[in-house]
Amino acid sequence: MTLTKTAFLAAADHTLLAPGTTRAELAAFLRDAHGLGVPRVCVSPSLLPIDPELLGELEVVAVVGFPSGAHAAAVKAAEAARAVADGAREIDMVVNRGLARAGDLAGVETEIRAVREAVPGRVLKVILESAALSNAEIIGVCRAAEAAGADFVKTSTGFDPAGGASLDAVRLMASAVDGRLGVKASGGIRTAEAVRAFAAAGATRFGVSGTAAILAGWDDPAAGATAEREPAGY
Ligand SMILES: O=C[C@H](O)COP(=O)(O)O
Repeated sequence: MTLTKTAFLAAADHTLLAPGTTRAELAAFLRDAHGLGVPRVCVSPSLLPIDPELLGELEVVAVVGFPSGAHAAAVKAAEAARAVADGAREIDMVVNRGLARAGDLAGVETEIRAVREAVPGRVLKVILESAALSNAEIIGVCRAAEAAGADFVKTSTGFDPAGGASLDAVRLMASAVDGRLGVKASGGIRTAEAVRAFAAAGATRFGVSGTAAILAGWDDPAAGATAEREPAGY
């Protein structure tokens, strides 16, 4: 079934994660979010709490261990707990991919569980940075995320030189979790056509900073055409 514009909006995490973001830029981003009609915004935890007047009905997704994922598990857990205390409804944590690459899936599961236990009842997504992992590593992290009680697996931070989301990675992740967890595609998704392709590949949530262009191009591909952007790097 083709994804409708309404279904895309409901599944969109409208994202602002540039490291140098100011509170004034956050306020402008939130005004845009209200205009676009998205239900959620994904931001850095240091920008929380957000003025309720600016936030309105928007729900907050906060990233944790972002973007490298190389933080100690206890630090990620504390960061997640603090973000929730500051108003986050959902947590997108970056997994420690050194553990994944070493084949230490018990270690991966342990760190995800530490964050899971720090934010009971909140939606928890695990960012794999799939472009930097092998297929076997992607499947292993998906299994660890499920065993640790996560709600979603997510492809990418959007800031890694290895690249963002790919259709192959989403297909693999969707197959690994087989509907038991959601799959969030993020990083480099710039057009309505790309969103529809990722949905067909199995994505159930979309992390996008180019939401306005995607919506503009939903019915008119020429209006939403934008230049490809390279990952920002860090
Ligand atoms: O988590 C979401 C990503 O950072 C969004 O990436 P993007 O800016 O390439 O859309």
